[in-house]
Amino acid sequence: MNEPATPSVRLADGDLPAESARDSTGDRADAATPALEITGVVKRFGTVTAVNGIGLTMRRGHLLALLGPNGAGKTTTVEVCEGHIRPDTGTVRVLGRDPLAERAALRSRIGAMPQGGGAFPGVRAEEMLRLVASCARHPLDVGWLLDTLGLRECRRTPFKRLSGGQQQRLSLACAIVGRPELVFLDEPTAGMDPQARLLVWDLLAALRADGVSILLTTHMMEEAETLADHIVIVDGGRVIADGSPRTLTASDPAVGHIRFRAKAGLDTGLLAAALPEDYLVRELTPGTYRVDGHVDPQVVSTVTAWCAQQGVLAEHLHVGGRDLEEVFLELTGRELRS
Ligand SMILES: Nc1ncnc2c1ncn2[C@@H]1O[C@H](COP(=O)(O)OP(=O)(O)OP(=O)(O)O)[C@@H](O)[C@H]1O
Repeated sequence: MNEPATPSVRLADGDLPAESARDSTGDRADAATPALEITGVVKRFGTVTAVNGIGLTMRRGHLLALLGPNGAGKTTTVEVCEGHIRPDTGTVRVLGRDPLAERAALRSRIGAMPQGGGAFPGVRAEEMLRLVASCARHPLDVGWLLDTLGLRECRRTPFKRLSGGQQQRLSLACAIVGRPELVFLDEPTAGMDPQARLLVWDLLAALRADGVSILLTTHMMEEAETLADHIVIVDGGRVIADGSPRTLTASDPAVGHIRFRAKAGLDTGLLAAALPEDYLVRELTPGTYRVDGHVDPQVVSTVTAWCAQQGVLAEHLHVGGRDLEEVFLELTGRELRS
């Protein structure tokens, strides 16, 4: 189903979250306390070890993207942080507090958007958002949120009749309406069309700019690369990489690449022969070519000159190092996970 056209996001003055840096006692939150600190967390379900010693620290005001293949333990980790699941071992501190023992103190300070959303099927969109807003001391303006997330036209629609993307946006609205300091978003843009996804990206960037800490899980590498200050990749319940997008994708020049478009079916063997040894030339999809190896001006010139000899123009030529998707596949392998 097509998503409705959505307005661009701008946090109006005073809409967000001068209150967000206050804890439930009215004190200013200690900015030096990490938003999230977990150490050695293990969680088993029967014979399945979903989380196997995960540790990570998330700074205040950062957006941390938790990545990993299906079944890697992301949702379990998020649910442990939200205080929904008691870990078998390990410590968890959310805004400096224990999410299980101090759940009440944290309730007004965190927001959560569970995977796949969730609501009473018959509740109308606006009704649900107003209900959640009524639990907050200083909620955001509900009308503003409905407009910002493109939900005004469907505000009277029962939850079960909303499209998947509308349900996701409503869940996001519910997660942030209470002006939380820290938000957990489990695959917030899964199933959204490109317009809705961009709108949510804008909103997340605006929240982050306002100092809200955000932990999101995603399978979209572009989403993580675009939004995150900090990326943690997990697999088999363990952290296998941790760093900024820049450090994770940093590579030495020997593993650079050139990508370009030209007519389909060029003889990649001939291009490889025109280059020094150790260059890999592939046609990734018809008309999209990639040369892997050390990239310098001479190699770029050889590639474009070779294309010219074939009577074709190398279009959309891109020179780069590894992107996050390549790093992810290198670390987690290419086999399908169950
Ligand atoms: N309540 C549960 N009972 C039994 N096994 C569970 C339970 N919750 C999670 N698991 C198992 O724990 C493992 C990790 O699941 P989890 O949902 O945390 O992974 P994920 O990284 O979020 O996966 P996806 O990307 O597919 O959402 C999986 O093998 C899953 O089947």
